Amino acid sequence: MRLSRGFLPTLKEVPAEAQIASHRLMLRAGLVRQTSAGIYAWLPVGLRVLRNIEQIVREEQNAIGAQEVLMPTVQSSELWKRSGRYDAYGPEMLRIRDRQDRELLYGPTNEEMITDLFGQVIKSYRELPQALYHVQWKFRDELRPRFGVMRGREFFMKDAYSFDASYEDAVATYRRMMLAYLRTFQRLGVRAVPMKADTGPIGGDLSHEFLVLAPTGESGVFFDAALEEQDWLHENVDIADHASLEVFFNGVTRFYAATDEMHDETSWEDVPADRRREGRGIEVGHIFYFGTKYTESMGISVSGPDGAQFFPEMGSYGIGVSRLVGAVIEASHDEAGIIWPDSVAPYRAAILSLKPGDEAVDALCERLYGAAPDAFLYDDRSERAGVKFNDADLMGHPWQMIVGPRGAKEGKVELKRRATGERFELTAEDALAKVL
Ligand SMILES: Nc1ncnc2c1ncn2[C@@H]1O[C@H](COS(=O)(=O)NC(=O)[C@@H](N)CS)[C@@H](O)[C@H]1O
Repeated sequence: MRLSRGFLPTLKEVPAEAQIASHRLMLRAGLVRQTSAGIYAWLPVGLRVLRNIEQIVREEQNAIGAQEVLMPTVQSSELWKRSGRYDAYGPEMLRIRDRQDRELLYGPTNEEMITDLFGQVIKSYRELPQALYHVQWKFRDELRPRFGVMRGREFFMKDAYSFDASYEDAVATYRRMMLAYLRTFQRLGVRAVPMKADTGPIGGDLSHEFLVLAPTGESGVFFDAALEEQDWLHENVDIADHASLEVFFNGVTRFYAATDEMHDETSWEDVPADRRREGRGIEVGHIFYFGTKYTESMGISVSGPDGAQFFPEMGSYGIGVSRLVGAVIEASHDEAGIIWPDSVAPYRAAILSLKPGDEAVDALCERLYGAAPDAFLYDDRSERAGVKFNDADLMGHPWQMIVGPRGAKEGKVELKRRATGERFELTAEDALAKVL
């Protein structure tokens, strides 16, 4: 994108209510704009990051055999009355009346809807297991939305739902999802620590949440440093084999990790002192096993091998896709601005022309930009160099390709790595080879 024509309103100052780094930086870097309390418009550059995160989440769900669907945001209250959650869910539920005065709602989650859809399609244990997910906007009428997109009222979530023939199969699915989550967050360039969690309104008795370590996290966390050092992408697990999944799961859960609600001092004593980590975390994912809570309450059964009906065992698995945009920034920024991990960055590089109008500079910039226009943010504005450097550091592209009059005469580009500040003097070809 050419910055001179971009819809990219960077800001010098931000409103007072933006206290934490990610909220301030998302506004200053022109990624989002608030349209009402807890509800945001995603501007072009912010939307590119949201889509990059969504795609990595999607790939890791597909890799474990989950099938993507897309359920609507507006739901009938009838489904929630069948499960008994319509009243139990409380004031967070946005309730709507249509022109026929029918009771609808803007979905905060989709257990009821997916279970109803499953029941319409699957009739026999032979068709199990099923794992279905979608990435869809949710609404929860938070009393105090804050921290920007981190705790919004309308937010983007990947929510997956699984249906198994037995408890053992459901536990294997749960463990498969845990591996998919650990791989997802590692690919996003953040360290997310899995912790035993409380189950809350979703229900069930087996639950873990995944917390990205950041000083502004809402949860206090206590964990064994060993959990930060694993390479989940190269963890050798046969996801079709229950025994292999059990070894993986025990390999994760043998390390102590708990949020402050679940923290247990005596177990904490067992962690070697030099491996004890305390801090704050941002919950970016939460997985639940809750058995037949919804299949039973909604009367959704399938026929078993003996012909008798039984209620499938379920779990649900959420990732906060829009929250992750903020969480990644919280985990990866400095005083100059955002430092995007390569995997989620909106662009590979910013091309900074230090002298628009200079023939050699323009020619070299157009050559770089022309090589991969969708990969670059080309700062072709007639602004001073200092403004361009500051804006590039603020926006956090992994690379800056700096083109000045002297270098351009020799066909040279100065390359700067945002995360380390490392600089390289290269030809256009070598710079492109390094960046793309
Ligand atoms: N108000 C919110 N704003 C942004 N993200 C949120 C908000 N509430 C929850 N999330 C994200 O959504 C994830 C899943 O939400 S949840 O309530 O824990 N789980 C569910 O809703 C289950 N139905 C998962 S399928 C959370 O881990 C969090 O990352």
